[in-house]
Amino acid sequence: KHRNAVLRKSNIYGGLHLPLIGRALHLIGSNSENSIQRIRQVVEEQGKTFYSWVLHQLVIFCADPKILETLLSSTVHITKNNVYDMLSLWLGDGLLLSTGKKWHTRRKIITPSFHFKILEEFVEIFDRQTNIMIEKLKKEVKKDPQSPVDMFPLVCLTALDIIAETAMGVQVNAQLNPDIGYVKSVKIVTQIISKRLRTPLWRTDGLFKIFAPFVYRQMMKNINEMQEFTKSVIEARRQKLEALIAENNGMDVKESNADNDDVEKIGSKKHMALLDILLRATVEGKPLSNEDIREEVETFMFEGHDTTTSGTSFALYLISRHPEVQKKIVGEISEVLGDDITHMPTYKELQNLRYMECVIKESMRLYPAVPIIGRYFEEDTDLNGVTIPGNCHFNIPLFVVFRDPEYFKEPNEFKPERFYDEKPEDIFPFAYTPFSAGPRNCIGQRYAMLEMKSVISKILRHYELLPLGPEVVPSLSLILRSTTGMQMGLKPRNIVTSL
Ligand code: HEM
Repeated sequence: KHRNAVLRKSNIYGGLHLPLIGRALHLIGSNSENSIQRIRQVVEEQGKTFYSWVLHQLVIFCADPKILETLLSSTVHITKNNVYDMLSLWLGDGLLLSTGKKWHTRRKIITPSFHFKILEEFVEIFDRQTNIMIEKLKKEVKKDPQSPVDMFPLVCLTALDIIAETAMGVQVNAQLNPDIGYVKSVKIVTQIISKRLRTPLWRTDGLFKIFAPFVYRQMMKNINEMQEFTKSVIEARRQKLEALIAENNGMDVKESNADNDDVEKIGSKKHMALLDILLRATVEGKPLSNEDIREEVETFMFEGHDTTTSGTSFALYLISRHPEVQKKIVGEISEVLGDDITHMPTYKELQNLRYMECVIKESMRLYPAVPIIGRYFEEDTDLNGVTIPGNCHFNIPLFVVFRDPEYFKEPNEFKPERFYDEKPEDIFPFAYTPFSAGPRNCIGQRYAMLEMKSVISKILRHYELLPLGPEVVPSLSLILRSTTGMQMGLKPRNIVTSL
C-alpha cells in the first residue's frame, strides 16, 4: 500500500496490473530477444521511469539520465538488486556483488591492479593470444573464403585466454583446447546463468532447484570444478610467494627492493598482477584467506571476458557493415602502427588509436555489452526530486538510455564521429555510461578498451571484414549477445612483414 502511494505521488506509471499477480503474466512469452523491444516500447508509452509488480516484488525501470546522475554519483546507493543473486553461487561476495564496508575495502585493494604500468605489461599477452586466433582464422577462411564466419566463439576463447593469464597468471589454452575442464565449465555456467535470467521460474536458487533440478546439479558440478581449479592456482602462487619471502630472509620482494615503487615491482613480476596484489593484501593486519581471494579472481574471470567478447564482436560486426568506417580505421592503424604486421603495438600506440576508440564507443552505444545495471533500495529514496519506494528492485536499461533521441541525434545510426573530439556533439555524461559511472563504475574499463583495441586492430591488419551472413539479433542477458552470432566475411589482406 505504502509503495503504491509513493509511486502515485512520484507520478511513476506501470500500466495494467492484475490483482495479486501484478504483471507476472507479461513475463510469459517474453524472451531475451523481444524483451529489448518490449522495454523500449513501454518507455515510449509510459515515460522513462515505470514500474512493474511481479507478485510481491516491486521492480522499477528508469532510463532517465538526470535521475541516473544522482543515483550513480552516490556513495550510498551501491547495493545491487536481486538479478545479481544468480551470480552469487559462482562469484560469492566478490567486488561485483558485495556492498558496504566489504566492497569499500576490496575496491581499495584491487584498484592498483589496473595501474597503467601493469596494463603496459598486459599488451604483450593481448597480442600473443590474438595471434593464436589469427592462426585459427587462417584455417577457417581457407576452407571456404565466401562463407561467413561467426566471430563470437573465437573472440570469446581469446578473451578467456587473456583474462586467465592477466588475472591468474596461468595459461588455460582455451583457444587450443576449448574442451578442457575449466574452459568448458566457464562456458556451461555462463550459458546457464544467461538462461536463468530469461526464465522467471529459475530466478531464485530455491525455485531453480525445484523446477530445474538437473540443470541446477549441472551448474553446481561445473562451479565446483572451476573453484577447484582457481583454488589450486591460488594455493600454488601462495606457496611460491612464501618461498620467495623465506629466501629473502622474511622480507617480501617488494619490501627488499630499494626503490619503493610497489606497482613497478608488481608490474615486473611476470603478469601476476591481480593475484599478487590480493595475496599481499592485508585487512586489519590479517591476510586475505584463499576463499576471499577466490571470489575476487572468479569475479574477474566472469566480468573480464564475457564483456570484452560482446564489445569486440559487436564492434567487428558493425565495422563489417560500414566500409567507409573500416577504411578510416585501417588508415589510422597504418598511420599509428605502421604497415609491418609483425610489429607488436605498444601501450602508447594502442592509446593513440583514437578513431578506433570512437568506433568502439559508438558500437557500445548501440549494443552495450552490459545492457542493464541494477540497484536495491531498502528505504524510500529521493532521486533528483523523484521518490523511489523502499523495498524496490531498480533497473537501468542502458540499451534504452543510449538511444534516447533527447540526447543523441539520429540515435539508431552508427556514427563514430559523434565521439570524435574534432566534431564534439555535446553528450551528457550520464546519457552514455557503458562502464557505469561514479564510485561503483567498472574497475576494468581501461583494461577492456586496451584489449578491444588490440584484438580489433590485429584482425583488421590481417583481414578485410565483409558484410556476409545474417544480421545480429541482440538478446538480453547479463551480457548482451546475438542469437544469430556475429557473422561476417573475412578477406585476407596483402600483408607486409619485416620477416
Ligand atoms: C567492454 C567491456 C566491459 C564493460 C562494458 C563493462 C561494464 C561494466 C559495468 C556497466 C559495470 C557496473 C556494473 C553494475 O553496476 O552492476 C562493471 C563493473 C565491474 N567490472 Fe566491468 N566491464 C567491462 C570489462 C571489464 C573487465 C575487462 C574487467 C576486469 C578485468 C571488469 C571488471 C569489473 C568489476 C570487478 C566490476 C565491479 C566493480 C565494482 O562494483 O566495484 N570489467 N563493468
